[in-house]
Amino acid sequence: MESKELISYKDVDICHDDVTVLSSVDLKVAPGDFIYLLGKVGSGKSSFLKSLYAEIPVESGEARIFDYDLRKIKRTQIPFLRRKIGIIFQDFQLLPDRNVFDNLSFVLKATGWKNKEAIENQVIEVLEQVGMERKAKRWMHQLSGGEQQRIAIARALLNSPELILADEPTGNLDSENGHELISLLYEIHKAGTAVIIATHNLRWVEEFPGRVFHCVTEHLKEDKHDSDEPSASSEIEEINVPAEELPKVIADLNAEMGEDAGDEATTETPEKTEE
Ligand SMILES: Nc1ncnc2c1ncn2[C@@H]1O[C@H](COP(=O)(O)OP(=O)(O)OP(=O)(O)O)[C@@H](O)[C@H]1O
Repeated sequence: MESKELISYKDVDICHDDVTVLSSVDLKVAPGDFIYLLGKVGSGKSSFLKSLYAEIPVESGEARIFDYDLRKIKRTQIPFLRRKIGIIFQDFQLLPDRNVFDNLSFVLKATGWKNKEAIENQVIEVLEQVGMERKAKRWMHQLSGGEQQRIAIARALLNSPELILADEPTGNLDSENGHELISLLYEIHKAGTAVIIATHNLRWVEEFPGRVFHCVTEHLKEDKHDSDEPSASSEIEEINVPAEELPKVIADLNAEMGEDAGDEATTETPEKTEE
């Protein structure tokens, strides 16, 4: 790829058969980016992620990921593309008839690893990365939801991907485990791997800041707020005021803003002018 971007989409339509889910998608993702992909149920988050790993064909615009042109990619190239991407699903998708170690070694063997010692070392390394090295012999049903999701992250890390796609990864977790999971993904991003998280909410964006995209009305729009600042939309998502209390809340907010403005003003307010 000529540019430094991992992903470059220009004017891409994402469709299921004849139905357009997202239109005119423009986006560039750089190495190590940390991205939230927000949107309501059915707004196209999963479809966008699927287009990235060639589960959904791209038939318009320009769509590149790594060295691949998604409009021209051949079926035989798709497994090689997917090896460069770690994918994490909401429902973990671990194999229940194998223990943790075998779940991971199975993936390595399926992606061309042959040396037994190298496989063992790689499995241990990714388990250490997610703090699960002591659970290698456990079966899936002996792990909590949070632990299973950590194994799913370990699995995503096996082939040292440059990009991790996490589709609603906290959907089956309680708040504490969800927080730990986002924290882990944030650490992975800080170590240089780009991470895209599709989710319904922005609960973690203040603590783990990143670029924010919204899937709305068939478009993917970036929130242009400084990623280090909490965005207006994050505040909106967290405010949950019953309709009947809205007038009072708005009046209180106006009063607060009036006070702030008064603090900063010099001669604007009547009181100050009178002084
Ligand atoms: N295989 C498919 N064939 C046809 N339409 C599909 C298919 N998969 C999804 N869709 C439709 O595409 C639209 C976007 O779905 P998508 O799963 O991408 O949304 P989402 O934002 O990920 O939703 P959720 O938050 O529920 O996962 C929906 O209207 C959905 O019904």
